[in-house]
Amino acid sequence: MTLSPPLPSLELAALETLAGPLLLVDAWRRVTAATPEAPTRLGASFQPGRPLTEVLGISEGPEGIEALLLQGRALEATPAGGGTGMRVRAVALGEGRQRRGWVVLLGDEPEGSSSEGDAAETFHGMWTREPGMKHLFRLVEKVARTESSVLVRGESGTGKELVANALHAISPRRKGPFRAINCAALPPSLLESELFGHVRGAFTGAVRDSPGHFRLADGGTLFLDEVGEIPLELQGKLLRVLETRTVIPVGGRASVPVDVRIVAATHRALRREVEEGRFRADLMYRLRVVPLFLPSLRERRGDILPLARRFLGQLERQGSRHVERISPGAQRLLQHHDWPGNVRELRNVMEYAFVIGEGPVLHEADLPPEFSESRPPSLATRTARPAPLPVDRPPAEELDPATLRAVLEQAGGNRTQAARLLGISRVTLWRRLRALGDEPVR
Ligand SMILES: Nc1ncnc2c1ncn2[C@@H]1O[C@H](COP(=O)(O)OP(=O)(O)OP(=O)(O)O)[C@@H](O)[C@H]1O
Repeated sequence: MTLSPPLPSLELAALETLAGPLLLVDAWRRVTAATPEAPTRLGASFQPGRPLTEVLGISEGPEGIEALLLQGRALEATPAGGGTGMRVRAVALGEGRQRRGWVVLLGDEPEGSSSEGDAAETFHGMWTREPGMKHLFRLVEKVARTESSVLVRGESGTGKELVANALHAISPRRKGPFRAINCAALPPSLLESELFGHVRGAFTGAVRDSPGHFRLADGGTLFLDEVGEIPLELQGKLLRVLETRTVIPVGGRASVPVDVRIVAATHRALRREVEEGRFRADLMYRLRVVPLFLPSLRERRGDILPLARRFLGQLERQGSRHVERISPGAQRLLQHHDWPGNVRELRNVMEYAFVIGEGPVLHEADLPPEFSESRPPSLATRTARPAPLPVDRPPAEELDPATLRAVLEQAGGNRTQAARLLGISRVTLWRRLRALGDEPVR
């Protein structure tokens, strides 16, 4: 390191103790000094006076250096020196004409990013680094162009509604309405009139005609969330509507034509519901022409910390606090939590920690109480522990063939990836496929 620091090296070292590795940058956006750890983090030493864009490997322009220095946005940098990716943030020294430069803080390496080297992708509000999720995005793009009914399966908070939104937003129907209805949230009688509408006087309180979601979604997309919760008696009516493309409002006689594309979602294995007599097989086939499977957050742990930082970034834009780092202890707790509420739970946890904590570091103690009850497993048990199965997931023998095939298709035929998405071993997947006759016996 051959920088000639404007600050004595003792002071730079003290700064690093307080804030982590950092760079001093002059008003011409050149790096003039660095703390002792910074060159190691950046993967190389460099001469003073190098442009910041070059040292951090960020672009010129509004999404790169201008976002970092002028808008105060945190960025993910991939340093030219070959260091691992890291989050960087800048603090200005002086304002306007008085600007003397910036202090650039080199944040933590987003965990899970360096080993796989996968670039992040944001797709209609969904962020990921995981290949399986990116493959799902490509499927969504393909399917969106068609009229096929799509059934999205995933636990609560995995992004099923975002997928439904994306399917609509990319489709030829995007200029039409998008309506969503949660079929689990309403009692059967109300659900029927919410879906198909009613005529005035159909029941007590029906003081005027109501069109219902099918008609309101005419020309667009109707998202039937938690479709597995529709009671049997209503399932027959829904099937009739899907097949005839007409609705008869409750209390009405005339059928009204509707032009709607259906996207349905469930956290249940519908095939099991069919086997147990709770769901009509004909309706299941009608709804799941294209099944899509959303993995839980614990099945894509590489996304946890980067997503946590993204949520912090969003909170910072609204709030007054700046969080530079998540402490190693808090990172461990986040990384090993089971996340039954998936991405929604992660976002809420980060909001809690952002509000409860103070200062530039997010500590273990800032996390909600349930985190202080859980202990992260030791490294030995952590590596030995299999990923837990989602709560509603059936054992491997019960996974229905269509789900297996859909997940395999989603993983682009990659069995290791498919097994990971299903939370089963590759060998179990292979055995299951062989039992179904999908796998040649070797
Ligand atoms: N990959 C992701 N990146 C960023 N945010 C996400 C991602 N997945 C989900 N979210 C966020 O998590 C929350 C829950 O998403 P969404 O409502 O789509 O989940 P869901 O599976 O439909 O949940 P539920 O079944 O409980 O209705 C939303 O705030 C959404 O923005």
